[in-house]
Amino acid sequence: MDLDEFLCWFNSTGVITENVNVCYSDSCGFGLYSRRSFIEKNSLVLSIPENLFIKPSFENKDLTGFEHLIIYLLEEKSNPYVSFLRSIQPIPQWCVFPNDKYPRQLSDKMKQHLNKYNQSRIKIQQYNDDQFQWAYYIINTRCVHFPMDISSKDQDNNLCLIPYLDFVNHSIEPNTMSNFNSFTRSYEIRTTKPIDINEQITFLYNPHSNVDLLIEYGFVLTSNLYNQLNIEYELEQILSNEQIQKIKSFNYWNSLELYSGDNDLSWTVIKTIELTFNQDHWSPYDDPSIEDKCKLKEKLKQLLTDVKQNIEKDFQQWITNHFHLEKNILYHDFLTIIRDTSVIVDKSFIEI
Ligand SMILES: C[S@@+](CC[C@H](N)C(=O)[O-])C[C@H]1O[C@@H](n2cnc3c(N)ncnc32)[C@H](O)[C@@H]1O
Repeated sequence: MDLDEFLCWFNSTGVITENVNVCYSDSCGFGLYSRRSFIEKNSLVLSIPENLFIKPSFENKDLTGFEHLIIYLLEEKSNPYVSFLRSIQPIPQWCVFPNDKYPRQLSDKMKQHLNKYNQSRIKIQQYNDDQFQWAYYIINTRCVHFPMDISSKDQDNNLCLIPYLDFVNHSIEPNTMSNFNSFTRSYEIRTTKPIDINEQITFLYNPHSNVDLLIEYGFVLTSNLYNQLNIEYELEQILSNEQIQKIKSFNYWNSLELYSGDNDLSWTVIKTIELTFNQDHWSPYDDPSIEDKCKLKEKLKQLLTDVKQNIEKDFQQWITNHFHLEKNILYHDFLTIIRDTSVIVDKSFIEI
């Protein structure tokens, strides 16, 4: 089924789509674009009623909602939306080239992502690899968070597919927001700024970094304020196992990232580095002493040098025929974070 047939069916459902057009671009695939000469801020652009949502059935207690949706997509033969989705190729390119020598900043997260993928694959074996992969990524790239009427709070159980709403592309400077309206029982898109004719309608999927966007959706943004640089590996090199356990016991280990922009260093990073030289008087909550701040500054500078060297090495080793643009953007992202953090480190602990 092609786009026109899908739109013909969708328009027959009674949903008002007169504010928008579906158009295709090479950079983003399909997307929604304004059809009105001017749409004011706070206007309702689109409203999709709950009866059109595709929700997990939860028939099989061993499967998550996400996995129920995989099976639904592969079994459903008559739904026009599913027929249209069959024409979409949702698989992020990196899955097609698993042997590329990805830098650690990517490969660690790719492994986590693939672990989750494989957990579902093991549970759903009645389809071939291509079928499963297609359905998995249709859901991964198009589902919407939606609280289901069940006790589980797990994200994978609280989601659904919403036809047509899933044409909206991601932006970190979006012009709309989407929400479920519990009075009208529909998912609504409302403008957060005025929109001109032919302007693309976008919303923020989540505050994803470029690494996450590449892994989950297969694209990166040229500028992304949500970028992060994980420094777990470099910290592992300067901490003993015992110290790592200590940091983990305070739940600090999972938030060891640097960010770009004029942010302060995160407390978890400061405290983790402090532990490398201050084992006797270290406490998770107290400010380091003046003397320790001095050491901290030196340690941070050394850490940044190590992180930079590792990034440079990893990116040199990433010989790829397929991701030149992504490689350049990600490399630039990481160097920007290191440079911004260096400025912060220089400015920090100014009283020293
Ligand atoms: C929910 S769908 C949006 C509709 C989709 N573009 C389509 O062709 O049907 C999400 C997918 O759109 C693409 N996408 C979304 N935002 C994008 C962006 N800002 N730049 C490039 N691709 C984007 C990615 O392929 C992503 O996996």
